[in-house]
Amino acid sequence: MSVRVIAYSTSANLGSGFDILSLAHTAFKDEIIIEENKEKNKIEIESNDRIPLQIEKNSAGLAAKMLLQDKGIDRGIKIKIKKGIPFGLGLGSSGASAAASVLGINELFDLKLSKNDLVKYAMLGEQASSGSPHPDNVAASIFGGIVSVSSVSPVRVVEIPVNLDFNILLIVPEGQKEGKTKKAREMLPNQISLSKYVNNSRYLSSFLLGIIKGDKELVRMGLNDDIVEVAREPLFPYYKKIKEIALKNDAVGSCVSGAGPSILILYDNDTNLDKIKKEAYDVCSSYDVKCNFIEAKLAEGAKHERLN
Ligand SMILES: Nc1ncnc2c1ncn2[C@@H]1O[C@H](COP(=O)(O)OP(=O)(O)O)[C@@H](O)[C@H]1O
Ligand SMILES: N[C@@H](CCOP(=O)(O)O)C(=O)O
Repeated sequence: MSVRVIAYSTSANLGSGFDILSLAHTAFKDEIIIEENKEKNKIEIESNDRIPLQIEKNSAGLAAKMLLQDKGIDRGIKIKIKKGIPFGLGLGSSGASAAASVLGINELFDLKLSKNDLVKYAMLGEQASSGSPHPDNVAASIFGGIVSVSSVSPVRVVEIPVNLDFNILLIVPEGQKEGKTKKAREMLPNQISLSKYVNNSRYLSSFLLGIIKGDKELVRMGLNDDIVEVAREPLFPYYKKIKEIALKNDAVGSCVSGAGPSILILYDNDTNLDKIKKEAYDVCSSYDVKCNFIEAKLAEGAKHERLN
């Protein structure tokens, strides 16, 4: 018996929604097959890519281990990971694998877990890749669309109703860095001023209200962030210039995708997309960075099928 799961790439944070907001997009996807293993208590991992295959260092493996242990399941499994989401680029690659892993186990052993339960275990898998069990990427991979993680204890993910038409452009630099998100999280300040907190809270509420009310101006303003993106700027020195180019060419808005280095641009029929691509390519080149452009749409949540 085995189960195949497809889980999409994600862009987390969405401006000032650090560890809270995330959206799933059709840019890339991971495919994971979970099959029962004859050997009890054994988790085996196979992959087509150069990700760690040790359980504790693989987001899918660690999430699986935590779920099986918690449910008292001693049956062995094999996790076959066909990576489609390039990792270390701010596209939720580790999160998608963790999400697909727990969904596959849920279906294989008929555990009847809720989507919030799946997020609870998948986020534990993120400890393997970033050192922190952040819930945002896995929440969007599991639920799809745009999500807000309103609570982690217990886990409560809210799907945000989207009443604004937009498409997605991802500017993805070449050159993956091992443990990128872990390093990016270590760059964050331990304390912030009250004024910075208030400003970022204004951005977060503007983004949510803009998406729900279909107000482009609110979304554009809501995709700002004066704390996390600023602290991490050395990881993506080209970002500010590219954001200016996007807004100058009537993009809906732009922000860093997750912990970067990819950049997310939301655009619509008013946007001069070709001009953004050309000028952004030149900016990346001026920083000796080769950038690729991926056009995508909002994606659905992870989907499974029983194979036999
Ligand atoms: N199943 C997995 N898929 C992708 N990366 C993984 C996985 N398991 C562990 N990793 C490790 O996690 C890191 C990538 O995760 P991260 O730094 O969060 O970047 P992103 O999630 O943006 O791809 C890499 O060092 C990679 O080796
Ligand atoms: N909230 C996290 C999101 C990391 O996203 P990734 O796609 O870069 O792994 C963070 O900003 O640390």
